[in-house]
Amino acid sequence: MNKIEHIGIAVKDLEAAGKTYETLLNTECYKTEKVKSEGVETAFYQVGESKIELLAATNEDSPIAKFLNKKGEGIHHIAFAVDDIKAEMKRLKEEGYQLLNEKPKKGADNKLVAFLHPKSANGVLVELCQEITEEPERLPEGDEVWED
Ligand SMILES: CC[C@H](C(=O)O)C(=O)SCCNC(=O)CCNC(=O)[C@H](O)C(C)(C)COP(=O)(O)OP(=O)(O)OC[C@H]1O[C@@H](n2cnc3c(N)ncnc32)[C@H](O)[C@@H]1OP(=O)(O)O
Ligand SMILES: [Co+2]
Repeated sequence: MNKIEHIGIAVKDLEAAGKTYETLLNTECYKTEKVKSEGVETAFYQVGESKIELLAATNEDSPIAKFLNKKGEGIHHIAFAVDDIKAEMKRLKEEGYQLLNEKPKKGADNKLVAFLHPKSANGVLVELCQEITEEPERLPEGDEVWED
């Protein structure tokens, strides 16, 4: 794990929360992005080597919608930057951590991502992120999986 890549915060209203965080962090949102497969719209704020990722639900089936209904707004997950997400997934699976997806999937902000169940990390939803560096002919969208 190289660094905390981002902290994900579940919010009801992305625009309103965006104003709160732009003032709080004294920095502008550098990217908003919808991730259809997750039913989320995200807004990113650079804070030193890490980021804040605000997440609003775009449909009722979204994990964010379920989280908001159950727990309200707040910290949703911690994402760690890794060099080789497949190797990390294999290592963690062998160590007994519960992976929520068998293979990496396309996330926001040009990343391949995977998630660990909160039960595997003392109640914290953990996301692994690997920067997508080369542009293959076609990036898998949504639930499609990433094949080397
Ligand atoms: C990928 C785009 C973007 C990016 O950075 O690139 C994102 O980060 S998208 C983020 C949204 N997507 C996800 O969160 C995908 C992974 N999440 C899931 O698969 C589910 O949300 C899951 C499995 C964590 C929970 O879903 P479930 O249907 O099981 O919901 P429950 O409410 O029944 O939860 C079961 C159990 O887990 C606790 N829980 C749920 N969410 C969280 C959380 N974010 N942090 C900590 N704990 C969480 C919940 O309270 C239940 O615990 P219990 O003790 O049984 O009450
Ligand atoms: Co995230």
